[in-house]
Amino acid sequence: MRYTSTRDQRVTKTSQQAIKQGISEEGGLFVLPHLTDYRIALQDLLGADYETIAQHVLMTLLPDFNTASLKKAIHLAYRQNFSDKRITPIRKVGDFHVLELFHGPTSAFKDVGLQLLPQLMRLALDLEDRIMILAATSGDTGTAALQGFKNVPQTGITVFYPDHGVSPIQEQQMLTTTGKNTRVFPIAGNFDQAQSAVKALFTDTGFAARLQAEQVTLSAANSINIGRLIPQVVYYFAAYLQLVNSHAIQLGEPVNFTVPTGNFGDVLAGFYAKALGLPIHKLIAAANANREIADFLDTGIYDRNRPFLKTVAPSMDIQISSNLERLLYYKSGEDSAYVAMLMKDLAKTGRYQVRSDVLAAIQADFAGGFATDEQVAEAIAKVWQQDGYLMDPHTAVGYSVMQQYRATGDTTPNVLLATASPYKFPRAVTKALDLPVSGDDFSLMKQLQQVSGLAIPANLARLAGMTPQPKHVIAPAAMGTAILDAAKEVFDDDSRVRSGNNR
Ligand SMILES: N[C@@H](CCOP(=O)(O)O)C(=O)O
Repeated sequence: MRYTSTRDQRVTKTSQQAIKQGISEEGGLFVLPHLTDYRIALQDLLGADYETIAQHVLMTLLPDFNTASLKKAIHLAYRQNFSDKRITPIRKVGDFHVLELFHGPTSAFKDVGLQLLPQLMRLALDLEDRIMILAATSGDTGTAALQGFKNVPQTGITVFYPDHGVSPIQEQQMLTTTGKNTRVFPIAGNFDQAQSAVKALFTDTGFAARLQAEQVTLSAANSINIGRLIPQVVYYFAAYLQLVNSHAIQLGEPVNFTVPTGNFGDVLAGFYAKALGLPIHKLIAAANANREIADFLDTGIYDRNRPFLKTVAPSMDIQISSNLERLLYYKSGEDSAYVAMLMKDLAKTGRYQVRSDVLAAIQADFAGGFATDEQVAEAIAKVWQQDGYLMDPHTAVGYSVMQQYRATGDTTPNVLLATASPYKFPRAVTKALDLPVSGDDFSLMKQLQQVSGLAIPANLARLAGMTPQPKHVIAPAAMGTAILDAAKEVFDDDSRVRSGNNR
């Protein structure tokens, strides 16, 4: 049971090697072939807590990890860093269910993966390893990655985000993260430029040699790293089991999951859950006005030759959805040569079109749609007025698309993934509720609290009094140099990193 690359089936890696390396040598993503050969027995997990469910999923998908070490890693990740003991609680809202993924230390779903990835990374590292973890972020991954990897021995973490492309709260989160091994750079560009530059550096042998001179190698904190993605598979099982345990559904009854989508990682984790036997009828991928994914799911044509739009859901302002590549691998019958050809087309022309059999196989599992900023605002206001539930703009994209999909007549029970706390985007939420929009984001947070009665998460409330580190905006072309400098600084005195105490 070995991982291979989406672009070269000759590649074989253990899951530990795949996690440590982040991305395959030739630029492909690591995938586990024959996914449907592995099954999770749901009836064995009825009444199980989150950590137990996580153990079953991780032991299945990461088989070369020692079972006791995995159990400990899961415990360290989830024992005390989430404000709800269910980690990802499910709530009934109106006639659907919301899976709340924002109870971690940075109030976004990325925490679920990024509290566990550092633990897995530590297990995968050899004593002499020094790893610089890279993250490109449109807001949420960066903060969660900084929080997860700060002061983790043998690692540094460097984050790149689009200047003026994240919410002020997200920026404040990143620029106030402490940790001797953390570095944050705004770039004069968008998320796709940051992610493309990061991916290019992974396959740049000259750059690797320069890092090697510092005895440092690279890995990734984005969902391109399979070790970030697999922890997210767990919450699909946890959600389903909560529904069964509360008698909202019968064991075996199918459900739909609607997932706000940017880099396609979160919804792909749902596909993994389905492959492992979770009764999912449809995965509904919800895009904002950057609707490449929605159009692709409709037509089989992926085309990023269109303007990049800044929306009220900035974490999903993404035109190149990296994890789609993994889906293409599975849905093409694990044809890595075919995937490599499509990715070449994408790099060269910004476009590709899949075969009709591949599109049909994708459409059997996925539906798609998109929501404009106006639809997002309407959704926030409607669900607040109707159901008393306050959604962040990304979750509201999901709600809007879920409703469009339900209008087609599918009556399968629906779970909407709530990806972030509304307090990370107080301005957009305030405007949507038609409340006065004056003052900074922290005063808007307080106003929202007074109106909604919803507690502000402690990690966000305390940001108000914190002084951010100065911003040094760099060009995307300067990212390599920034990483090299960061590696030199972070690892110049190994004792600083090795003696770090993350927990
Ligand atoms: N939406 C992300 C961007 C990257 O996605 P990831 O799941 O691959 O980390 C963000 O908010 O940073």
